[in-house]
Amino acid sequence: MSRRATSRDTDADRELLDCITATPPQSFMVTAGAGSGKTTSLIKALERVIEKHGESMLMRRQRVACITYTEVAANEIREDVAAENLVHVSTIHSFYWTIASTFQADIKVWVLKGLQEHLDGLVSKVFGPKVQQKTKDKNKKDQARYKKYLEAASRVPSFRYGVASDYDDGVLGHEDILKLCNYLLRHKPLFRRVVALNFPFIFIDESQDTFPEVVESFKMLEAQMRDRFCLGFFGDPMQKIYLRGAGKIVLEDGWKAITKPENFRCAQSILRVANAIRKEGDGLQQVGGLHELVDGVSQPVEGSARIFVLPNTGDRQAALSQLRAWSAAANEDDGWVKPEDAVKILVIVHRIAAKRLGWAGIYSALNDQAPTSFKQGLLDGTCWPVRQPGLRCSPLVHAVDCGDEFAAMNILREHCPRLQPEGAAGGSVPTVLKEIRGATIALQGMIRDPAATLTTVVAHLRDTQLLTIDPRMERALGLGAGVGDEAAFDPEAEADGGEEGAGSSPTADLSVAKLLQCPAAELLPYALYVAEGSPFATQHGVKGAQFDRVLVVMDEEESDYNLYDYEKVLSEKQASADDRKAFETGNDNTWSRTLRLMYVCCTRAKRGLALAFFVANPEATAAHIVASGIFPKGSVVTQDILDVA
Ligand SMILES: Nc1ncnc2c1ncn2[C@@H]1O[C@H](COP(=O)(O)OP(=O)(O)OP(=O)(O)O)[C@@H](O)[C@H]1O
Repeated sequence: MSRRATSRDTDADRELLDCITATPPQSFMVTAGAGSGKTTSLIKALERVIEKHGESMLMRRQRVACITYTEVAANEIREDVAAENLVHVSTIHSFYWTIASTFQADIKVWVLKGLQEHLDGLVSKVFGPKVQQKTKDKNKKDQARYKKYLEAASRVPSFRYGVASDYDDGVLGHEDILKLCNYLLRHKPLFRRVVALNFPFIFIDESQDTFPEVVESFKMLEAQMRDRFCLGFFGDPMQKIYLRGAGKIVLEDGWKAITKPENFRCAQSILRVANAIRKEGDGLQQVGGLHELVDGVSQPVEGSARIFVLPNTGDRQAALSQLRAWSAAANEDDGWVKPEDAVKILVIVHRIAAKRLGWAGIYSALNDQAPTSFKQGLLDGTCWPVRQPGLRCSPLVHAVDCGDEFAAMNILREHCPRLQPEGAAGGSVPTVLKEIRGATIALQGMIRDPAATLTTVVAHLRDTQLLTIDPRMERALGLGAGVGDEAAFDPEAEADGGEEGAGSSPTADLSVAKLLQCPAAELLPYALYVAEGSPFATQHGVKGAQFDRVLVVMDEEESDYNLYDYEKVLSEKQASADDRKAFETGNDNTWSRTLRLMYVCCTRAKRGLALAFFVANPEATAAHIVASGIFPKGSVVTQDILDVA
C-alpha cells in the first residue's frame, strides 16, 4: 500500500468508492480547493479500482488510465501506485498516442485529408489587385511545399510520434497528436469502443487545465460506453493557470459531483488568505488547515502569512534579504534565512529572474509583443521555439561538461538525426561517431562564446545534423530577419499558437527572429531556470507542489498588464468592478487570471507565506490591500516597519 493511500479516508473517498463499485460504474467530477487532497483521492481511487476490479481487468488485459498534466506529476503517481501492469499513468499526449498508434490506416487518411484540404485552400485563394507579388510568390511556394508533403505522406509506411510534425518523415508532433486523437474519438465509434474496452476507467487530474476539446472527446466516449466505462475528473477551476484550459467542467446527466471541503496543507493564517482570495472568485471556502500533534493531541498550526509592500526604486535583492531576515526574527524560524532551498521563491514577474540569471534576451524575445502562447510557453519551456530539440542542447552540453558519456549518448541516440535508422547514411560508424563528437565539442565551446548567437548555434546543429531542428526554426534561419515574409501555414504551428495562431503570425515570426539574435550564452541559464535547478521557479512549475516556506515576488513596474495585474486584485474593490462583472458573464480577464495565479502561488505554502510586492506608491497600495480584506492590517508590512527591526 502506498503512503498516500493509507491516509484517512474522507467523505469524498467513500463517494469515489461507491462510483467505482457501482454496476455499471458511475462517472464523476471531484471539484475541490488547493491542498484538499485531490491527488491523494486520485491515488486512492486508482488503488480501489485495482482492489475491486484488478483480477477481471488482468484477465481481459485491461488497464486503468490516469492522465496527469506533466511528466513530473506522472512519475509521482507512478511511485505511489505500485501496479504497473494495471495502471497506465501518462500525460495526455502520451496517452493519446498509446490509444491511436495502432490505427495507422485511419491516421494516414487523417493526415492526407488535412494536407489536401490545406492545399486546396492555397490553390483556391483569390488575390485582390492590391496584393503584393511577394505574397503571391509565397502562396506558390506553399503550394509546392504542401504537394511535397502530400506525396511524402502517402508513401510513409507508418506514422510515429515526435516533437514536431515532419510529414516527409512520418512524424506527428504534439499538436497533431491532439487533433488526430480528438478527431478519432469524435468521429469513430469503433475507436471509442476499443479505447473503453482497453481502459474501462480513465481518470484525469488537473482537469481545469485540460484542453476543452479533450474534455469533449472523452465525454463522447463516456456517452457511448456508459454501461461499462467510468470517466473521472479531478480539478479546481480556481487553479486554472493555462489560457487554453477547460476551467469548470460541466457535469453530464448521471455523473456524480464530489466535493472536498477540507484543506490539509496550509497553516491557519495562510488558509485565511487563501479563503479571502477565493471569496473574490467562486466563493468556495475551505476548512481544517494544517494540523500537527502536540503532546499526542492534534492542534492547528497558525503559521505566518504577510505581504510586504515595498518601494520599487531600491535594490530588489537587498530588499528580499532584509525581508527574509525580518521574517526569520518575527517567526522565530531560521529557515527564512537559510540557503535558498529552505524558501521556495516564486517569481511572478519573470523578467526579474531572467535578468538576474542571465537570459533577459530570450525573455524579451518571447515575451515583449509576443503572442500569448509564447509568453506562457516560455516560462515552462513548452512553446515550440524553446521546446524543439535544437534549443534543448543544454542537457547535452551539461552531460559533456560532467564527462557523462552515457547520458550524452542517450540524448544523441534520441535526437541526433545521424543516429536514427533512416539517417544512418553518410560514412562508416566510426567516422560518423567521430564527426558527432567533434560537433558536440564545438557546441560546448559555442554555447559559452560571448560572440555566438542562437543563430550560430542553430546553424551549427543544422549543418552538422547534431540535433533535430524544428522545420519552422529552419525556415526562420533560412530567412533571417525577413522571417515575417515566410509566414507559411503549418498545421501544427497554427494550432500551437493556441488562441493567437502563434506558429505563423507576423508577431510570432518577429519573436523567433529576435530569439535567434540572442546570445548563445543565455541558453544554459534559461534551461536551468526551466528545469527548476535555480532557486527561482515558475508558478507553472509548482502545480500540485507544496513547500514549508514560500516567498512570492511581484513587481508592479514590470508587470505585463494584459495578462496579470496585481494591483487589480490587491486594491480597493472598485478598481476591479468592471472585470468582476465581465467575469461573471463568462469573460476571463486580467483580474480573474491574476486572482487565480495568486491563489495557486499562495496555497503552495504549508507554514510560512510572504509576498513581496514592489510598487511605486507603497503607502497607498498598503491601504488598498487592507481595504481589499485579503490581508489583515497587522499582516501588511511596509519599509518603515522593516527598518525599525
Ligand atoms: N485524507 C487526508 N488526511 C490527511 N492528510 C491528507 C489527506 N489527503 C491529503 N492530505 C495531505 O494534504 C496535502 C495536500 O494533498 P494533495 O497534494 O493531494 O492535494 P491537492 O488537492 O491535490 O492539492 P492542489 O490542488 O493544491 O495541488 C498533502 O500533504 C497530503 O499528504
